Amino acid sequence: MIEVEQLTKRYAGTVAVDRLSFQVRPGHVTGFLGPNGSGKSTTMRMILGLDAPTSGRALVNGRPYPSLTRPMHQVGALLDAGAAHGGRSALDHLHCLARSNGIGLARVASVLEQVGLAGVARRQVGEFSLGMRQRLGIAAALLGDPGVLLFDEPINGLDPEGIRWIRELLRALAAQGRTVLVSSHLMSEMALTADRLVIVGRGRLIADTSVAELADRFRTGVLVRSPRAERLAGLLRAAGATVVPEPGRPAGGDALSVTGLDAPRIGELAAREGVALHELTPRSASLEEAYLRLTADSVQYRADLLEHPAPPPAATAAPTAPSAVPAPAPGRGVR
Ligand SMILES: Nc1ncnc2c1ncn2[C@@H]1O[C@H](COP(=O)(O)OP(=O)(O)OP(=O)(O)O)[C@@H](O)[C@H]1O
Repeated sequence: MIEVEQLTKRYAGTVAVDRLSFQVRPGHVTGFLGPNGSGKSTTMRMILGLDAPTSGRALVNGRPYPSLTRPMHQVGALLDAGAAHGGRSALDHLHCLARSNGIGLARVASVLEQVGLAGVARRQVGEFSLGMRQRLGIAAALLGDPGVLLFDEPINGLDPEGIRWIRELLRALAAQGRTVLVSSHLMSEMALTADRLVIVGRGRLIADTSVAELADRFRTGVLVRSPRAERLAGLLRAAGATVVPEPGRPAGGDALSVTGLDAPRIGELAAREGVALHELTPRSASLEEAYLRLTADSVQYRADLLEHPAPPPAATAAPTAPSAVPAPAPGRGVR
């Protein structure tokens, strides 16, 4: 488990991470999402004890990284695929890491096999493609068989086959009960890989949510088609719904866009009144669109999505957020 509590990192003139709090639990792939420069790498470096926080703390399995015993057995990380020495073979690189951490050399063969590099283990790392270096970095992270794993942008530079491989590996590691935190600036990738999301903007927490909850929050209504659309519209309005002709379809046609009632309730009302339905489709903004809206202005969209709201900002901080997420525009981004 990873616990980040009020974590803050200031550089001269920049607040890279700003009172960030979240937890990453075992058994899930947690996507760590945010635009470029939003503080993801800095947070990961602080979790791994590579940077000291200005204030707050980051704990791995209940302890700060520097006080972990046999840290490589507790947490593994891929931060920079270029970290391995180019003049060494993959085998030498991993042997070196294994020896200095009291790990048996049989484990090296096992992780090389696991990441698909067994056949090129004696080649110099300098000859490796970016994708092969990423795999080597992952092998190093797995070497101590740790329960907590951090990957910083692991799909960078990978071809589609490599991306699919990483996706499946991350899911398999989580299914084994490990804690997996993976950073990305691509929601499209995280939607396929992660089941939980921690979204940051300008160093601050914007959302700590599941993928399903995020999709739910950006639900934009229900498309209903009926040969008796006018009658149905009257029924739904009487029940409190807002009903407009489906944008892009002729007024007076069979398609309605309904907000304020969910699909089961619309179906029940129609059935009770004997109105036939030809279509009943709940719609949500795409996750990509939800993410872009959230990160477009992190302060504006902040409050309503927090499961664990941050304390009130200090007097010098940015203005407080409004309490509601604006309703997504109707008719946009059908999934
Ligand atoms: N050593 C440093 N000295 C000064 N500023 C830094 C340092 N490291 C990071 N920053 C700044 O802190 C902010 C957060 O950077 P960070 O690399 O953590 O973001 P990120 O979300 O990982 O971005 P990316 O997706 O581009 O990797 C940026 O404004 C960056 O310029």
